Amino acid sequence: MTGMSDNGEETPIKVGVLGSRGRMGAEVVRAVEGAADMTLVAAVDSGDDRAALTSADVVVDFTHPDAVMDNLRFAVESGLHAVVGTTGFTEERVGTLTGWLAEKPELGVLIAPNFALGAVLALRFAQQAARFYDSAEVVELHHNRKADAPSGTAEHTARVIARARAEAGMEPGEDATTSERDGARGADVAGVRVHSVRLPGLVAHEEILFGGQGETLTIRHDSLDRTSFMPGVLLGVRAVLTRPGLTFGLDRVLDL
Ligand SMILES: NC(=O)c1ccc[n+]([C@@H]2O[C@H](COP(=O)([O-])OP(=O)(O)OC[C@H]3O[C@@H](n4cnc5c(N)ncnc54)[C@H](O)[C@@H]3O)[C@@H](O)[C@H]2O)c1
Ligand SMILES: O=C(O)C1=N[C@H](C(=O)O)CCC1
Repeated sequence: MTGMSDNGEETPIKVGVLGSRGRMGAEVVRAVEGAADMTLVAAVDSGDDRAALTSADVVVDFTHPDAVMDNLRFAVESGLHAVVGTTGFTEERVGTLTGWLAEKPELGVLIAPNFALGAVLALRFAQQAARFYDSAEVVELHHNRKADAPSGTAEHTARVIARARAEAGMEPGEDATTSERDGARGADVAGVRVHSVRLPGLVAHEEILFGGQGETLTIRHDSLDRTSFMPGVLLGVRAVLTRPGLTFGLDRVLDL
């Protein structure tokens, strides 16, 4: 863990990266190597030995929804803090992780569906807007190599909107559609329709659309480059050291 060395200098945070040869993992490796207060101690991808990570203070996971829980169990059992960008976190998974962390109360895990500042702000603005509009829908647009749909960000956004509406005593918005082709109205996430677009050329984009009497409001965020996620990831690495337990969402770290 970061602290003072014998000569009074700050020691860097030792970081290990899981998924290091992937699109995000490779970017995280570059970002950690460029951070003055961090040192990269391990870069691990499929088929590599995870034991290399045990010298780290913090592991960063950008792998696959099918791999992340096993990686997290390894991190917790090894006494490593974790910052997780991988998607696929159901309530059940969060419950399982919370159980593991109860055995290691000194450890921190930060899971963030989206590490881009603008995406976190868009989520907060959507949360604020939700109770003022009858209806809301989410459109997420991503590169065509993405494994999951809808995106973790869109799923989280829909749930946050649904919760804000429920707290305001509102029902899910209605429409008159009674006949539709399968999928034409998107996925129903907690009563909010979520639509997924996959195209080469895209990175990560989200539109949150609200409709009310005689008006609409559109909140849009665009990640044009994966470097957009890096300030949030580095912030998460620093923050997780002093945040024991599970933190869900970068908004908690930014104290929005
Ligand atoms: N939270 C965010 O801000 C954010 C941003 C971008 C992507 N993501 C998410 O991050 C994840 C990865 O995205 P990507 O575009 O980098 O995918 P990718 O396919 O380019 O990279 C994933 C890498 O993980 C490796 N991997 C798979 N299983 C592994 C295991 N068990 N151990 C070690 N490495 C393993 C793969 O070999 C691959 O190199 C996805 O879930 C994606 O949705 C989140
Ligand atoms: O490129 C991806 O894959 C992304 N995944 C996250 C999600 O599913 O929300 C964040 C944005 C990029």
